[in-house]
Amino acid sequence: MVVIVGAGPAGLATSACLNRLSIPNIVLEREDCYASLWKKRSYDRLKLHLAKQFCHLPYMDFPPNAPTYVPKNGFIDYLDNYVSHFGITPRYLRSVESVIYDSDAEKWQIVVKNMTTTDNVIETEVYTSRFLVVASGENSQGTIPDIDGLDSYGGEYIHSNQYENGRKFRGKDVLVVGCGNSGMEIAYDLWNWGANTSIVVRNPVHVLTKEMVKMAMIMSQYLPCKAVDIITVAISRLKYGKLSKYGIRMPTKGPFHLKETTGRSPVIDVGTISKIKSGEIKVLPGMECIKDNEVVFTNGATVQFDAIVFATGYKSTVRNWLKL
Ligand SMILES: NC(=O)C1=CN([C@@H]2O[C@H](COP(=O)(O)OP(=O)(O)OC[C@H]3O[C@@H](n4cnc5c(N)ncnc54)[C@H](OP(=O)(O)O)[C@@H]3O)[C@@H](O)[C@H]2O)C=CC1
Ligand SMILES: O=C(O)C(=O)Cc1c[nH]c2ccccc12
Repeated sequence: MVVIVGAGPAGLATSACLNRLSIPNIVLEREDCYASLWKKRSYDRLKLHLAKQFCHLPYMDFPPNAPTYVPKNGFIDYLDNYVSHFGITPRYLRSVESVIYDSDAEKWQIVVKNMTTTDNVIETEVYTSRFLVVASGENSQGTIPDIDGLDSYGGEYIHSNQYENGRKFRGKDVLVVGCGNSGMEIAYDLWNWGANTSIVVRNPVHVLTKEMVKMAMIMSQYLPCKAVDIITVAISRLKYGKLSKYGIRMPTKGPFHLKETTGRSPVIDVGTISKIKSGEIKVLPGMECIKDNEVVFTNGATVQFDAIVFATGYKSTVRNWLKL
């Protein structure tokens, strides 16, 4: 028996591979559906940033008529087909509370809160298995930084995983905090919906296009990472020029080296950079604190915002329950 924690793409892929080999497995999922980040906590305009040939799960390609960069709903449809084709049956509303390894029995002991019960009685289940697969992801829980004054901020603030689109922000002054892929795309979306948009960029970041990444991934099959980085950075520089004059500094290490060593992805520009260059989206440095509804930045500027979107990333929850 294999217990897989998490029914995101990685957990589903693991279950599919085991099912093909007739190896019994149980997928435990905290939410009431698989791929919950995709289904419930991602913005409307989300598309895969990598070309479809780099994103399919084992043993099933995307359909030939799927676009190169599959949109969110196309990806969810693909997962729906995947789950039914491989007969994957996750157990939903199962929150893994603790996992210990019983070295005498040579088995994992998995304590789970079963939240499917309707009469408000939460049941505890214990699973034992020889093998455990942690597939609960890096993006399990959205994080909002502890900013002085945020408690008393009178505007609305959300994490990026609650952002769907900018409809209700039209005409509002909105600050996006964080310039990863979520923040950069949400800033662009807000601008498209007519919000007066600013974005906090506090550290250096690489900006590439999806075509540059596709080319780099093909080059990686033939060239070392260092060479791919030099070429990719040169092409990015040719396209975008010196972005530091707009408040976006470039890291000293290359984008694929950073991906490999830190897991951080470069930002894939979906149109945000041209809006930053034209001044339609404003770049601000780190936040110092919030005072009387105004955000104070590290350069001393104070600006009032109607709403703040914290695109400040996620943390894995595995250390809360996996007791090694
Ligand atoms: N289409 C796609 O394929 C997409 C993929 N993704 C991926 O999903 C994952 C999660 O992405 P995302 O949600 O963007 O999270 P990330 O962790 O990638 O980015 C978080 C950003 O927030 C910044 N940040 C954190 N705390 C603060 C703070 N206190 N003040 C200012 N800035 C702060 C970080 O900058 P700093 O370096 O300063 O800490 C970083 O730029 C990534 O792997 C991303 O690439 C996301 C969106 C779309
Ligand atoms: O999921 C992400 O982090 C992406 O934005 C896509 C991505 C995955 N691996 C990469 C390597 C280089 C550039 C983008 C990505």
